Amino acid sequence: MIKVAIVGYGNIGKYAVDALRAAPDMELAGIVRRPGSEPVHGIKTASSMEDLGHVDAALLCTPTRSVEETALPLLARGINTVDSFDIHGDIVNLRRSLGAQAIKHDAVSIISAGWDPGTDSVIRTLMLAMAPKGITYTNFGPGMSMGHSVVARSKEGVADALSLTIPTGSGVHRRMVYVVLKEGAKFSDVEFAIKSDSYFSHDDTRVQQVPDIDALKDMGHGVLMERKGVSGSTQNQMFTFEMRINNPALTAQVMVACARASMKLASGCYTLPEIAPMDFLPGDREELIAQLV
Ligand SMILES: NC(=O)C1=CN([C@@H]2O[C@H](COP(=O)(O)OP(=O)(O)OC[C@H]3O[C@@H](n4cnc5c(N)ncnc54)[C@H](OP(=O)(O)O)[C@@H]3O)[C@@H](O)[C@H]2O)C=CC1
Ligand SMILES: N[C@@H](CCCC(=O)C(=O)O)C(=O)O
Repeated sequence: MIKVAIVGYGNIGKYAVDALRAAPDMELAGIVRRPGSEPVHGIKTASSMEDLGHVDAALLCTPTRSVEETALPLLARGINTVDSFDIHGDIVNLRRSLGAQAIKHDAVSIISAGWDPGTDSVIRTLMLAMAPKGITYTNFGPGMSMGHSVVARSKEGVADALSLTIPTGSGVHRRMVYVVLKEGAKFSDVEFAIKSDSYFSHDDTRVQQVPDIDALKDMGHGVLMERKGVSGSTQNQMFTFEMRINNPALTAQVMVACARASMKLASGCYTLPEIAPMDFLPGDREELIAQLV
């Protein structure tokens, strides 16, 4: 059994417990939470990984902006890490940093392991191989972006926040951000802080003050990916991939599959399109080939 720890018990962390319990080849070693957090009922909870005993792999279910600082010390202890880092423009730098650390300590790091980046990245890669010339559009939503909601919640004066992604066509999105303010906070300051953050500054972002987030919250999301391109010299090849999903449940499931893959890879840091898809699955390789190929 692969011993897996969860770091961070937020939305993704909670669904990771469920996905790990359903995995036939994995055991939940425990949960690492920030000091002062409540223990999770029925699960070993610690404020440091050292207190969980032997751990093969850790799922970093923490905010994207804390992934690097969380992963580096774990890799230094030879623990494989899996994260769902979603700042697309910074993935190459993160891969370099965690890759060097992983190789130094004979460990494996799988980064950006969610659905986007993550499984969508694999589909974009395949679509490109199938039609090397052309354009792929990735249209998200409508749905709740966990990454954007985390960033909105991190702003001073915000008690709670929800960021919805609204597709407006051809891979362009509007961000509808609903915020509950802390007492004394000024809406215009919060609005400015959100709109000027790099998660939001490139999109049409509208911030709205509301009394309660729970009344609006639906963690459903989805994607429609379309490519129209050229195979060889043949035009008009059209591919579509669509899914409607529960965002944290899918993200956690992909991270669990990556923890499994991490046990089969040579030391280093990988993004999803660099990994053979069968490494994500439990079971005998030849049986999988007979069933799936
Ligand atoms: N690639 C992809 O497809 C996807 C990626 N994501 C990424 O997953 C990340 C986590 O999302 P989600 O689970 O909704 O986030 P949450 O805020 O619900 O959970 C994050 C948890 O991390 C811990 N934590 C550690 N440091 C901090 C900190 N400075 N501030 C707040 N929490 C902290 C907390 O757990 P505790 O209290 O136990 O310490 C917290 O509950 C997002 O930042 C997003 O970028 C999400 C969906 C899809
Ligand atoms: N990284 C996203 C998942 C992909 C959808 C997305 O990027 C968005 O809604 O902006 C998230 O954090 O929920």
